[in-house]
Amino acid sequence: MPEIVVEGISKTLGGLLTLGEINVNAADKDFVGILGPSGCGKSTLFNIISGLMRPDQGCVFIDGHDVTGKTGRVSYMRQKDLLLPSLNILENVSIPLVLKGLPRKKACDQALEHFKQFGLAGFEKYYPRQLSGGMRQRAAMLRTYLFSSDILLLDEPFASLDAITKRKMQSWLIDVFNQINPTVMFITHDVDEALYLCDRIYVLSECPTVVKLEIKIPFCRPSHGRTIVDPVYGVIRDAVMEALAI
Ligand SMILES: Nc1ncnc2c1ncn2[C@@H]1O[C@H](COP(=O)(O)OP(=O)(O)OP(=O)(O)O)[C@@H](O)[C@H]1O
Repeated sequence: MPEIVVEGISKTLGGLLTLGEINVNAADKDFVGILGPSGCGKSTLFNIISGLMRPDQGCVFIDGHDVTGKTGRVSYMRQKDLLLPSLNILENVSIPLVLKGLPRKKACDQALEHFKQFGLAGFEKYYPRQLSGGMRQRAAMLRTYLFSSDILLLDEPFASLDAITKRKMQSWLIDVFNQINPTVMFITHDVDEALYLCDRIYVLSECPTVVKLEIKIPFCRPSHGRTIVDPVYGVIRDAVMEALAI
């Protein structure tokens, strides 16, 4: 059974049927991309999977347990990094561990163990405003990882970055995730980003939203060999673009 199963989810928001009937899943250590037009309900879907919002119909199962409307099982990184400006980076990323009940010193010590892996070594005492966009995203990613390390929902984590930083971050993400092996669901508007990072992609329709296309990416991670000159890449890219009606 897949680790995350989203079964028959529907949701009406502001009187509009936003999510029609959504069925998606992710296997253990899967990296699943979610693409869809703006406003189709991608963030709403993540709010439901994370338990922050209840669906009108349908269920969310994780490891076979019904977790519909229950928070705490998965980590969720929203579009903005949401780092607290008055705390330094070490204090910021330690927050999930403090919330889990660890004494502050122990939480910081535990968080520190991951600073090198997340490219933050030496920046422990910096405040968010003193970091580049890429570093802030890495800090936000580490904080997400420390909340729950095995299932991560990432909502457009690189959307605000310039093209060069974004490419570096994608490459970094592949390297780190090949070490920590989480199950990931990843929202993006960037077709090439999805093809570069993901094992499988769902393309969602306009509202009322359903899954329009599910496509398996036939390249193995690490995917440094996936290039736009690969003919298979081109075929898949065209299919995704067509489903998005771009
Ligand atoms: N709490 C709410 N009450 C009413 N309408 C809402 C609420 N939250 C979201 N919406 C609406 O529901 C729709 C889906 O929003 P959502 O943010 O999930 O879409 P999205 O696909 O993530 O969009 P984007 O790609 O632009 O980030 C939008 O039309 C939005 O305005």
